[in-house]
Order: sequence, then structure tokens, then C-alpha cells
Amino acid sequence: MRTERVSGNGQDRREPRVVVGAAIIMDGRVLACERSAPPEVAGRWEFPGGKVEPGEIETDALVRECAEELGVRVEIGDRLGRDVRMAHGRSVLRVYLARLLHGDEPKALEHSELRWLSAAELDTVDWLPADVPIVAALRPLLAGG
Ligand SMILES: Nc1nc2c([nH]c(=O)n2[C@H]2C[C@H](O)[C@@H](COP(=O)(O)OP(=O)(O)OP(=O)(O)O)O2)c(=O)[nH]1
Repeated sequence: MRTERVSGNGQDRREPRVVVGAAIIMDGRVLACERSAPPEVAGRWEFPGGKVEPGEIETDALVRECAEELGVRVEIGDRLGRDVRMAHGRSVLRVYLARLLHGDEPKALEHSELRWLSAAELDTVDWLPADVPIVAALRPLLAGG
């Protein structure tokens, strides 16, 4: 994992690496994605997304990751939930609401499976630990929540 060195006030400090995720909602359901790799997280479920590259705007990173991982175009909306610290504070998970554009249909280009979950189905998959508080914030926004 990379961290970036930031200079300011004559001090050097390490900023946490930002991992962005997209909570793509359609018809009251959210798209959950099962990781295929690496082995320690394969089989756990997440929001599509990934690391923000140096100099990249977070919403641009999400648009890029959704195209790479799902083959879809998305519009990014509001933040969902709070930043969740990962890897002993070396990175944070930051999730945004999103919607599909132009009738695009997500394909599992990098994940092993995709599922559309209603509020009642949110607990039927094994989310990565950092996603749990974000899934809780999502529940009231979905059908049946
Ligand atoms: N994309 C994503 N990653 C998550 C979530 N929850 C969570 O703990 N993570 C973790 C898993 C990984 O350790 C890290 C994201 O790494 P990644 O492998 O998806 O990032 P990336 O697509 O930029 O991959 P790479 O360029 O490093 O290969 O954040 C989530 O909801 N979405």
C-alpha cells in the first residue's frame, strides 16, 4: 500500500490513502460486489471502487473504477456515511451514492459475483468490515428500509 508524503508548516506527515466506493442504487436496491482477489478478502463483499491515484479527484476515480470493474457509466452523488479508517489508519474508505447512466448494465469484469440488494437483503452477504457502518447508513435509503 502506498501513502503520500505531504509537506506543510515545515512538517512532513503521512496522509491516509483514500479508497473510494460507489453505492450504486437502482429501483431501491444497491449493487454489492464479491471480491475475487486477493485471497485474504476474496469472497467478501464491497462497493465497487478503489484507490484514488495521486492528483486524481475522488469522483473521477469512482467514474474510472466503475468503468474498469463494471463496464458502466455512473453519475456520482452525495457522500454516504462517514470515513472509515482501515489498515491501522493508513487508509480510509469513503463512499459516495451513485446512479447508472444511459441504461448501462453492470458486468462482473473483476468481481466473482454482483447482486442487487434491497434493505431487507443487506445482511445476506459478508461485507468487508470497513463497509459495515456504511451499509448501516445506506439501509434507510433503500426499499423496505
Ligand atoms: N473498492 C473497495 N475497496 C474496499 C472496500 N472496503 C474495503 O475494506 N476495501 C479495501 C479492500 C482493499 O484493501 C482496498 C481497495 O483496494 P483495491 O484493490 O480495490 O484498489 P484498486 O482497485 O485501486 O487496486 P490496485 O490498483 O491497488 O490493484 O480497500 C469497498 O467497499 N470497496
